[in-house]
Amino acid sequence: MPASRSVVIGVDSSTQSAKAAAVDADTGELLALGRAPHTVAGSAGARESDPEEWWTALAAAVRTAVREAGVPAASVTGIAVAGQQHGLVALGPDGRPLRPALLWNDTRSAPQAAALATRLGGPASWQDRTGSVPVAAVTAAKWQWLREHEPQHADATTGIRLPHDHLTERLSGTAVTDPGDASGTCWYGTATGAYDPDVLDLVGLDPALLPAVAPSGATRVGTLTPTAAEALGLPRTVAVAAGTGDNMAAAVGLGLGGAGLLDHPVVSLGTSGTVFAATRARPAAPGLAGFAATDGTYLPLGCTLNCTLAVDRFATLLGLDREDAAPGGDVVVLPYLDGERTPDLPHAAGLVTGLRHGTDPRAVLGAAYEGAAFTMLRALDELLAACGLDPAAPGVRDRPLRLIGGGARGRAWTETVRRLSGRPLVVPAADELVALGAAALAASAVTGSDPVALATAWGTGTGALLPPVPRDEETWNRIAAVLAAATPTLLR
Ligand SMILES: Nc1ncnc2c1ncn2[C@@H]1O[C@H](COP(=O)(O)OP(=O)(O)O)[C@@H](O)[C@H]1O
Ligand SMILES: O=C(CO)[C@@H](O)[C@H](O)COP(=O)(O)O
Repeated sequence: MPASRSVVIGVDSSTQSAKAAAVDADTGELLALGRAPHTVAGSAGARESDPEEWWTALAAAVRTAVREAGVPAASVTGIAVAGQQHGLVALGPDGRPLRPALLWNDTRSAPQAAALATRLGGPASWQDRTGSVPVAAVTAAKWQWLREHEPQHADATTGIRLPHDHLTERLSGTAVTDPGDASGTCWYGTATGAYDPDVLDLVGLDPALLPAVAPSGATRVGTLTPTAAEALGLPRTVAVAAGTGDNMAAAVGLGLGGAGLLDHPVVSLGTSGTVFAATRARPAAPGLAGFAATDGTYLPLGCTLNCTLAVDRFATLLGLDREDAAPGGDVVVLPYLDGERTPDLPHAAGLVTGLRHGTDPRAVLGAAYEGAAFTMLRALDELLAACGLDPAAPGVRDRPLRLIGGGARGRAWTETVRRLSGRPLVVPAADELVALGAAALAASAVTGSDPVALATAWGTGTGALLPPVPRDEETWNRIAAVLAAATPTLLR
């Protein structure tokens, strides 16, 4: 190995774990991946994590990646964190979290979101200001929940961070966020590129509690603090980038945005199911999030609460392996075990219909995949329409759907998405697009080059093309009918 090799670390601190990719900054070669889990606690809509566990997992994952890459620590030049979006980290006067973080999938903040959405001129005005109408996921709703339910913590709060901001601050000592992750708060204006003073006023938030918003693009915010350098086993000279939200980083890893692949759809199958595309225009898409991307383009996104974990839960309940699925046939499953965000049904529970004595359990599992995939793909059609694209037009329908996230490794997931979308699929050969996108942000912070161009040159988003199969209209229509019938009574 050349002595001058420059290695960058991209961290994906997502809902269930931290993953750290050690990447050759020149070639994009993935040298090693470290992983360490952290826990999520809560029931009945509550979802919380201790940020200290995120930090411990991050440090363990980075140490593993560097060790397994077999490179000297001195060859590491940069690091960036991409984090699960929206979570509220409330800091006290000592700079430490006052309580566990309220996570994106904590639905207790649904009433606060609904109340916020009626203020400041209503949903259309929110969309115009922030890109999104408040739902339980957004940070503003979580802050309102804290103010109402734990005023002692809200009153004692001296700083508010998103998960990736918190970790970036622990690495560099700098309180900073980026436009992409900030756009998930609902107190950041995606059109103005600044915090919205009217929203901050509405939620009683002093802007001094918030981190500075770094400019779009890969920004170097500093170098590792002595404490962070020791925890990670890296030199203090390592550049720390501003980082971003996990979905924005995945877009970078796929080479979306800027000059590359605009309006190309992505489906991510992880703890959350997300659908998104990098777009040049700022689309108005009711029911979807109008996020900013890392580079000045936009990242409209639909997010479901029930994806891989919900389907895996059905497999466990049925005593099956996750790959033992058969087409659902007459069985329809709406797998809304955690409530649902898209559509906005935070109090929903799971629903199974069409059972007979002779129903094959594998069909019930297959129907769970179908229900989860339908929910995402319907959001994708809405998203494309909001971008002025007809989802069924040949030029749009033929654009390959990029399938990423842990579920993309599973055949049952791949085949279900293929059958219900009728689209060609690209499943990138690389597994960890979020960590790889973060690595591109880290490399850019070191060299000043454009991260999307860098990831494109690295080829991290490339993979085999699976040709389309005819769309399964019958299953699609059956699920749509059950969802429409159940929504007014069973799911609200
Ligand atoms: N081979 C596989 N086939 C299908 N699903 C898988 C496979 N490997 C992992 N998964 C699913 O992927 C999920 C993790 O995906 P990931 O994108 O890493 O999630 P997150 O980033 O939200 O933590 C797990 O919950 C698991 O259900
Ligand atoms: O809330 C959203 C997007 O708006 C989620 O996508 C979170 O960002 C969590 O991501 P994963 O842990 O599923 O990767």
